[in-house]
Amino acid sequence: MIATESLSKRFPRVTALDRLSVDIGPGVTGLVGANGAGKSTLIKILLGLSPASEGRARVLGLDVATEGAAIRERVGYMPEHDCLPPDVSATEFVVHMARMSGLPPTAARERTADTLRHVGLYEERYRPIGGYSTGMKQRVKLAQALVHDPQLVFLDEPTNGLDPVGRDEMLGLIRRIHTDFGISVLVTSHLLGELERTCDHVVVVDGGKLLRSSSTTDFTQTTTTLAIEVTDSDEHPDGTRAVREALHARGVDTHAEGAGLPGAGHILLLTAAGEETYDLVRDVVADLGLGLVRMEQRRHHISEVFTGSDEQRKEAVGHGG
Ligand SMILES: Nc1ncnc2c1ncn2[C@@H]1O[C@H](COP(=O)(O)OP(=O)(O)OP(=O)(O)O)[C@@H](O)[C@H]1O
Repeated sequence: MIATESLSKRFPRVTALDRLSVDIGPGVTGLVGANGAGKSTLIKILLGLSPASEGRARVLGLDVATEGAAIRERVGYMPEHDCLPPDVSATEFVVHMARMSGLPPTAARERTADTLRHVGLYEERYRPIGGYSTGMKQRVKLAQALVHDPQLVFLDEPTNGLDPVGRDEMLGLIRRIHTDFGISVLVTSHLLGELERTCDHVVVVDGGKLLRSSSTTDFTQTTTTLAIEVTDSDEHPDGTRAVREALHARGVDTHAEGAGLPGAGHILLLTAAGEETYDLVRDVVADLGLGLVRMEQRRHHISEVFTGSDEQRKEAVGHGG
């Protein structure tokens, strides 16, 4: 769907994209990074709206440097900032956008009605946009990106300014754009957690550079943290504590955060150095005469890429590519 090769964009004072090479396939892809990471800049280059300083990019096989108009016919775009005229209704605006992308009048009206219904705007679609809530405006922006039935849409921070309920509804809509219509999606966010449920694939950028590109499952499962739960016994009424002390005696520290997990103090978390850690835990538990209820790798959340400790961050981000 999208392929960039050593793509750079330099402004006089800042390098917004720095030799970014990434391949993005069909489905729902999250483009995540802190504010200023280069997400909007990348989208504008991919739409052929802004030239790259260096490197190349193709969207749906088309060259962004020379085939921008053809790309924009096939790709929908929901910009980050408010760009809606306050005095016209959602219907008038979306019909206008449909006509601009070449649909005849009747088709434009029909597609507008269908698309506004799909994004959840009903009677209010006849009222001027100026009186809409942020959530309704985001829906109009989404509708105008979809009205010409594109193969791919770029959604720039679609959940910006929404409350948690509005955000969940928007994320549900985004998922359905792909499942109901087969349209692929590239969606940006600075909130990593919200992309976990929505995206098949996640691309992380930081300072214009690619940090990582991988499937969401790889992202959330890359971990070396083990969660362990054991039984108690007459000899060791607090089995968890006995295992913790035995592991400490052998130089293996458990993480304090285990105490806060569901299971109230019965779960030990530790960093696995490799196969030998599994063997050590099994032996320690057996030596104490306790039962091992579970020993499993703990899932990582994408948000740990940015909010975790340096160690977690290295572990979750891996080595890029
Ligand atoms: N037209 C421009 N002129 C100069 N600098 C720019 C221009 N557009 C973007 N930048 C700079 O390039 C960097 C990347 O900006 P960009 O808007 O792509 O980031 P972003 O990841 O989309 O963040 P945000 O979500 O805050 O928009 C920022 O440092 C920004 O200030």
